[in-house]
Amino acid sequence: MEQIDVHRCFGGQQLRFRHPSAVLNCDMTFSIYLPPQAEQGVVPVLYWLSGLTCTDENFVTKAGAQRYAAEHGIAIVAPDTSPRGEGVPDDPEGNYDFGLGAGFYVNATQAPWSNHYRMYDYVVEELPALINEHFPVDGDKMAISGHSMGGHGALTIALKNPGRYRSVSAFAPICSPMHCPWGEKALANYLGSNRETWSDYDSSELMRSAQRQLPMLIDQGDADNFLQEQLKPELLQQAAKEAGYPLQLRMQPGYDHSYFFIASLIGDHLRFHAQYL
Ligand SMILES: N[C@@H](CCC(=O)N[C@@H](CSC=O)C(=O)NCC(=O)O)C(=O)O
Repeated sequence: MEQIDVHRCFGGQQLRFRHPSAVLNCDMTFSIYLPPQAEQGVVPVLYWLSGLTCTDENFVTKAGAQRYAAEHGIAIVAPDTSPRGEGVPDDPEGNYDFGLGAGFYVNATQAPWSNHYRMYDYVVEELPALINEHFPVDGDKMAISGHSMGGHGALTIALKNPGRYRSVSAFAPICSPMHCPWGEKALANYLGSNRETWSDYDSSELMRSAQRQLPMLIDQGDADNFLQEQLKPELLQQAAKEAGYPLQLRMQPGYDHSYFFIASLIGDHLRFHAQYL
């Protein structure tokens, strides 16, 4: 593992690393914020999953989360959003909603994607093992959050691994990828045309069969251009109602899909997770 960047930030450190990933079959970068408390001992850790077109750096440079992470003594790990590098296939037409920057946090089963696109295993297994080995974090105190495609990733990963995370939150998540154009394109390519296999990565479907419940907070702007066609929080809300799942979904007036929205409310999300970590 190679350190490629470091900055002092709110008394802690904002760091960036490159490492070989056996799961993704390529080199990957990730960012980690260590709060000042990490100099005295281990701290809890929040995993942040970003959306379409992002690398690990969008959240680090735009969300302003470090101030709150330092306040609550929480480390934040931000992975990239897809495998990268020569030999990693991309959308044949170069569209932003599939391929590079659009791994959708699934394990692809279809050629040519399955050689590299295994972001689910990377985020759930390989990256936490690396983080727990090399940084002063408590691997038993983990939470997960994300935005848009990353919100979908955070919700599905938490719902599939409820014992692993103490809490989950999301900003403007894709709530049912089986029922929106971004998700249908990604799942059909990564998983194949059998829609039954897609439900394993659909938070609205997973919620209906959840055996354990986690604290879950979602913020959604009502001026978000993607709200009706791609995000569909009403589908998750309906599933939560049917399953009796304690979902806290807040519609935020006037907010769009951007990192200005995330920066405005990230303090609330860090405070939410700190209660359970
Ligand atoms: N470029 C696209 C829109 C892409 C976009 O909005 N990406 C979002 C995530 S969308 C869902 O996963 C994002 O986080 N962008 C990075 C940023 O720094 O804002 C278009 O033209 O519509």
